[in-house]
Amino acid sequence: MSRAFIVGRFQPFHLGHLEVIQEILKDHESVIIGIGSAQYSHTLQNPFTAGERHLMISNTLESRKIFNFYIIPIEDVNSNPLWVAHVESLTPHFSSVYTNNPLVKRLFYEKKYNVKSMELINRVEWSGTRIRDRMIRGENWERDVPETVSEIIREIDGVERLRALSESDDL
Ligand SMILES: Nc1ncnc2c1ncn2[C@@H]1O[C@H](COP(=O)(O)OP(=O)(O)OP(=O)(O)O)[C@@H](O)[C@H]1O
Ligand SMILES: NC(=O)c1ccc[n+]([C@@H]2O[C@H](COP(=O)(O)O)[C@@H](O)[C@H]2O)c1
Repeated sequence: MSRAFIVGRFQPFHLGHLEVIQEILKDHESVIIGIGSAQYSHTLQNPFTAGERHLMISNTLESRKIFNFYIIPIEDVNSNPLWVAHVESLTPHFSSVYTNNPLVKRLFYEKKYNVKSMELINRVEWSGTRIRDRMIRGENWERDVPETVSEIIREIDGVERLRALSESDDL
């Protein structure tokens, strides 16, 4: 048993992310969840702040009685070869990396990490891009995120934020 690392933007944290984390915890004693692009918020691709995403993940996992996780916000850096060292400087030690992102895979592979891909689950529905689109169009998005996440999005008026952003010319 060991510690695993998963990174994503989690804009928002959805049921696919939750399933993947539950799967990872079958093989590892704990999981480090990196909130990528932590400095971004209030854009169409990254509407939620790192703090809001942190709350979505921690409330959801705790509501499912999962406590063996660490959440670390990770800002982007302007040099890809330096990014893995940047991640390492912020996180506890880990041995396996779970990602489907080709750049993330390559950067960790070159640093000799054990890199694993995740099977995409119900991807037609469980995709951040599609969920954000459905929010903007006024379609049903709540069924694709945990209840704890829809509560937070309602509390922060997240759908209204996205719609307002989608009306701006300069994003
Ligand atoms: N439905 C899913 N099943 C399994 N893994 C998923 C699923 N959705 C996302 N992932 C994986 O979780 C990690 C973090 O994903 P990310 O935060 O980019 O979510 P996303 O749904 O792909 O969002 P976006 O559409 O905004 O890029 C990535 O490696 C991604 O491939
Ligand atoms: N140079 C960098 O800062 C760098 C390199 C690779 C990945 N990342 C980040 O890792 C995250 C990967 O998450 P996704 O799989 O959700 O795209 C993103 O936030 C991305 O910006 C950053």
